[in-house]
Amino acid sequence: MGNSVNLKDGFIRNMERLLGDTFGEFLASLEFQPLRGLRVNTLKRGAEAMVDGLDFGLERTPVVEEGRFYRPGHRPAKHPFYAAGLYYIQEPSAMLPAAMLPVETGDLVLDMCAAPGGKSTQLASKLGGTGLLVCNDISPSRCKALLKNLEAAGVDNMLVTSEKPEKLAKAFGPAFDKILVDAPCSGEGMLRRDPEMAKHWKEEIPEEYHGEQVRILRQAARLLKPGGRMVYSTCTFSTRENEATLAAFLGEHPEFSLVELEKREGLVPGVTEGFPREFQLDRAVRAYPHRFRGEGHFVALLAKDVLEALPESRGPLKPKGPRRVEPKILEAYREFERKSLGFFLPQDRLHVHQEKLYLEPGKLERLGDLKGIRVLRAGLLLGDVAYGRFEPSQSLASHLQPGQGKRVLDFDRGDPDLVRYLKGETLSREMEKGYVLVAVEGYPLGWAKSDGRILKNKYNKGWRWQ
Ligand SMILES: C[S@@+](CC[C@H](N)C(=O)[O-])C[C@H]1O[C@@H](n2cnc3c(N)ncnc32)[C@H](O)[C@@H]1O
Repeated sequence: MGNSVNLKDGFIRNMERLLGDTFGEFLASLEFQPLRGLRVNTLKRGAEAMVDGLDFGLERTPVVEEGRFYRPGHRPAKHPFYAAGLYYIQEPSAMLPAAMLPVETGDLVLDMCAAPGGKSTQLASKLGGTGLLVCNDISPSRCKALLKNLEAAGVDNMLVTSEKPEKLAKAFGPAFDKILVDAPCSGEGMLRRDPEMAKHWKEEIPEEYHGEQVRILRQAARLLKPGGRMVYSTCTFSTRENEATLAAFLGEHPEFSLVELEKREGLVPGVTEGFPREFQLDRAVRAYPHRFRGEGHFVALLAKDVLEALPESRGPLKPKGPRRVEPKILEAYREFERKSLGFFLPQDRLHVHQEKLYLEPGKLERLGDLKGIRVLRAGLLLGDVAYGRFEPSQSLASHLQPGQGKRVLDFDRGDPDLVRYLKGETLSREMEKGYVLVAVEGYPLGWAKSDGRILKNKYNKGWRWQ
């Protein structure tokens, strides 16, 4: 189906220079519909089989194991499995950066420009509940969507911040094993998804982003451990925002070098012409819509030498002792655990902040002092604890695996009452009094509160279906 995009002359000239003989194929590819994708959330036990059973015309994506194409005409965001966090909707080339960062179990990982969280949720899947994932974005408003997506995916080992990279570097020092810098960019790779973009394209925009990208990378370099790995990615084609940004960074940081990325499934090497050969920019990959089955991305993997000058000192890390939770609050929470959950959380990781009870993520102490950092979430929000009562949170429900709730109202995907629940309506059911976990085919969605006959809807107001 046609998808006409009116391109500006400057953009056409740049792309002709970049693509040479294949420019015609690139132009022709813009006439096709954008490719649609979703990524299975492997944090949810058994999600892959559930998702593969859906009738969205699913097909595996190249490079990323848990990625799937879905056919046009389907609306995966309107399926209850999406509400249960079984998958995230993500265009296939956007799955490349996190897939190419070699995250290992137990790593401390920073996603520097994280909102709205597509790549953060993918990194969380790779960590599988181990280590610590710090998700940062400079924009507090975009962080709302980031937090929602992390919560819906059931992530617990996270710290969500909204800070300038300089501040993170000053506070944390070289603490991270892996960093993703999915930089702000001119977004030329999103032309098919957002043809309006073509209208707003301007020659000078890549130059503005270039400066910001180099500034972000400089701070990311200070945050990476010697021997660590960092991905730099954009969703744009401009060499100014990709290879030139890396060249400027590498010129200032001899302790960094590019790691070869496999040119699979139509990915092509980064551009070397016009840049110093020793930077080996062809080790990076470019995804073009006429070569790779996705929209457009650039990805480079950087390694930081082990033998670099001593990192700047920020004093010894002080181990934090367990923080005491008031006995009344702890008792209210333990009572809830006994009645509604099938497990108990360790007391030394529970803490209260502003009348909310949290499960603190492991390894948080490795970051040192969070004073002065704008923290939006540290760990898993378990619930509200005002007036000595405990009221479970949406994020706790989303974090639970099938079988972890004690009092469960489990719907089949086609049950009309399931849609009523997701719309926030009250349901009639004779059930034991107290909190009930509402689920779809075993996968938790949210809470309801039973008075014996009526279930008051506790599904997050901001997540309800219209
Ligand atoms: C390409 S988007 C990130 C998309 C995200 N990684 C994902 O996969 O959903 C770039 C993000 O960078 C953020 N940003 C811009 N300048 C920044 C800076 N100096 N430090 C941190 N984040 C920044 C923007 O608010 C924006 O959300």
